[in-house]
Amino acid sequence: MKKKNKKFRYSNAGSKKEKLRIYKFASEYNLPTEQIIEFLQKKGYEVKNHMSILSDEMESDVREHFKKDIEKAEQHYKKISEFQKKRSGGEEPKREEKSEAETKEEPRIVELPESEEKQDKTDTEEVLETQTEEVAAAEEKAEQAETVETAPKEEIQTESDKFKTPAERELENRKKGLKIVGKIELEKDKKKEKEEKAQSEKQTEPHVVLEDKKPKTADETAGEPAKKKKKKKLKAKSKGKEDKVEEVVSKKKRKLKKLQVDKKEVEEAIKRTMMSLDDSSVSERASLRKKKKKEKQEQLERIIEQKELEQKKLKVAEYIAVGELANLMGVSVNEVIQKCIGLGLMVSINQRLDFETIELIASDFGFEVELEEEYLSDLIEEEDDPGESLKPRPPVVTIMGHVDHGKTSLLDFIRRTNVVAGEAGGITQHIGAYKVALEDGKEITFLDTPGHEAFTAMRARGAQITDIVVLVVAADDAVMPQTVEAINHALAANVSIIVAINKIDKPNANTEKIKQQLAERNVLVEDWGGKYQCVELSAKTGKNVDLLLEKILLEAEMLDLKANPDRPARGAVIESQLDKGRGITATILVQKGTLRISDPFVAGTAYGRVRAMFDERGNKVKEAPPSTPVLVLGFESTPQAGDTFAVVESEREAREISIKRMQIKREQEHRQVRHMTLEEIANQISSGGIKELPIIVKGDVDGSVEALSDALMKLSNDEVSVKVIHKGVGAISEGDVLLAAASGAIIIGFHVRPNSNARKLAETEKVDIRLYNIIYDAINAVKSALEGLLSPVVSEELVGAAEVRQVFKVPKVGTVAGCYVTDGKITRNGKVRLYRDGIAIYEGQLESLKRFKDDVREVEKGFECGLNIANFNDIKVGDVVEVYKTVETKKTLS
Ligand SMILES: Nc1nc2c(ncn2[C@@H]2O[C@H](COP(=O)(O)OP(=O)(O)OP(=O)(O)O)[C@@H](O)[C@H]2O)c(=O)[nH]1
Repeated sequence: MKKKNKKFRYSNAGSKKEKLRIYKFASEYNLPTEQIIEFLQKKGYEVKNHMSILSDEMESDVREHFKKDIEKAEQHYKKISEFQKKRSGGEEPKREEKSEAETKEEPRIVELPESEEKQDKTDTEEVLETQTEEVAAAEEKAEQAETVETAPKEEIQTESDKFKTPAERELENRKKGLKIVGKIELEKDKKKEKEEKAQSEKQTEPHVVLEDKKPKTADETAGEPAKKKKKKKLKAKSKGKEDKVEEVVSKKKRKLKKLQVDKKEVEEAIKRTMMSLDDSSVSERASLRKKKKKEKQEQLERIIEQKELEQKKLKVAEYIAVGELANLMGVSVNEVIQKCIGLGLMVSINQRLDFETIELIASDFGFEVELEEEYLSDLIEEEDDPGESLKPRPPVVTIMGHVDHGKTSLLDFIRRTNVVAGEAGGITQHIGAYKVALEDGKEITFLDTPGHEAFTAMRARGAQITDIVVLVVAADDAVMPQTVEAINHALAANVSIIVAINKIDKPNANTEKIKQQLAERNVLVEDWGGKYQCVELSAKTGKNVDLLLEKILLEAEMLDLKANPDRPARGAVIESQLDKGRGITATILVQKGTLRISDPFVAGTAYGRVRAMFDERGNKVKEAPPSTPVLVLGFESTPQAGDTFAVVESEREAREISIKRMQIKREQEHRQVRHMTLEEIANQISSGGIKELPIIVKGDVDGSVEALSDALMKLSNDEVSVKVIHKGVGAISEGDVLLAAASGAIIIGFHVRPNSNARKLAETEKVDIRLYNIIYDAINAVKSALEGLLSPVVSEELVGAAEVRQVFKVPKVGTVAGCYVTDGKITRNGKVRLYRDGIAIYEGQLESLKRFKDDVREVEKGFECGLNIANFNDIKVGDVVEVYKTVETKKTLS
């Protein structure tokens, strides 16, 4: 019951004064209860303790006695409520204050520019009105009209003595500046102070200026001695909006214009016209300035337009990757991928797109695409070989298919079983392509492109140099995503497809199911009445592998594959690597002509002279005719997989072409970097968008660079995305460092190191270069870097709490609270939050923490302490002080 009563009393404490208790009143105004009790007792009131009820009479006495303290407390309350407003309402209260301030100062600050604008308008209106009226009324010549035209302005000024008001003067002040207002004053003073006027302008001017400054505020104009009733009325209006003032002004003008007809007025008008010459020159200058401004603006607009146009034009190389395209357009990769899906293309970020697709997607984003023939035809002229020079060449075959469907097994089997006797010299080396010779002397070249997703880019390029794709599908499995991808690539590249249904030796093999699934993908095999040859084989047992080879040859015959072997060689880079002993080497598939020792060549941006050539078994080769893959030595720099390879006249020419191509490439890279600036990243982070970790990957072998890049990009999650902005084979160069510096990227070197210049540059540019010998380490390092980028989870941890039992006011220190630690411990350096009735009213730091009279670092639960909060004195008995700390926990990716 007692509890209930208490509740009742508390809840009504605010509304019923007779229920007000001393302690409540004391705490409200931060007054010591003892003093109140003492005072009341002295006054003769019957007061027992702090729980005693404070009657109205008592309250007024107390209020009277503690008047000063109460005022202080009230001021405190004000401050607190302001503070709370700020905290709860964010910036709003500030804005309100500002806007209040603005409205207060409106006439002075805000309306000035507006009035200037309006002045322009009124000026033109005036001119128009006066022109028409002048013509109608006086039928004077144009010149005369002009003179009178300007007269009204002056009219307003002169007549403002009689009719016009401080409001108008105010308007005029704003219109014409001090001088002109001065003229008004002169006119005004004419009647009263003719002598003064006659004396000198010098004397009047200061006077004018002084008066002139005053009328700027409406309040002050109001404070001027009252003149006529009209003026008063207008004064009142002047306090209102300027529009109203202008209305009045224009009405007045009309009246005035009628008065102009008077001859006397005309004379005056002439005078005024003379006086206003200044004014007109001012307006001339103003109009000149306006013109210039306009011109400048127009120029700017033109430049912006041009830039926009330029920006809307994309120069791309064919087979630009999805990520690169998104980069160039400055849109998110997801958007591009979505567009691709819309076109029926399932693509990954790394996947290269053909030009048609690029064009389609870019146009969707409003970009025009120009094919920048990747350092090509303009540099090396492509000759059409005459028909009679063409001779049959072996087909180039790529085996594609889903992971584990048996690509490697099939290739291995073919290689093992089709080695022409005598040729089996050295150990088979991986050079990314090899040629097999069949018993009847016919040859087939196989591209050994890895089937993993990471090598999609290579595969897309591979399809370019491939004549036939052997699509491997495991009979015990099904048509899988990579099978579909392979089909799409082959179809897009217009390459023949031969289906190899593998693993038929397996008991659960179901070739019919595979055929049906292929048919669903528009690959209808021969048995099903389609055009695609199909072989059911086993790479394990070798069953029907020979049949596959036969079908490949048959397909090749149908394709009538021919090339001219008697011309300078052209081909493609299949793979490139940095060999410790031999330097830079690359596997080249010769497509036309014959490649010979000491041929000077260009491959992408790289160039060189053929020093030596080897086949896949490490045998030295002197000549490489069409469709032959060879390992070439003699590169000056590393080419990239997929680069075109061409023999040129001389090494000098090769070098020149290479330099030109490098320039183009640099430009391309520069364009790539455009959207990768640190600001861009910072913006994205601040806008809560995706955080990006741009990375440059350099490695010793093309394959590992691709694999590492892919693995790194896979680390991307919703919050952070890894973007491989550049990757390549070879040492980390200055160019790489510059690119990294420009894009805020880190460089990951796999089995490679930066050259000394790059190292120095990295130091000055503060570029992070990380070198690894194990892919796993590199991935782990990036993973942890990502975790660093992940915004940490900030949480609060309660350190302790204390109850305020007593409050002391200490001069120079402020309010010191005598507390009892109820929970944990109160620490001197912790952050503090003050709760009143469970509501946090202040957050800050402790200024001091004492046990008795000693400063202490912490006070444990169950002990008393004295504390005061920095910059906060409104502590009251019953408040709870909580000490807390913020804990940042790193987010991990998984
Ligand atoms: N029974 C049976 N197993 C096979 C056959 N062909 C391949 N395999 C097995 O299937 C597994 C995968 O074969 P791989 O040749 O490595 O497949 P892949 O497509 O090259 O795989 P990735 O290189 O990972 O893309 C291996 O264990 C092979 O032994 C086959 O014809 N019959």
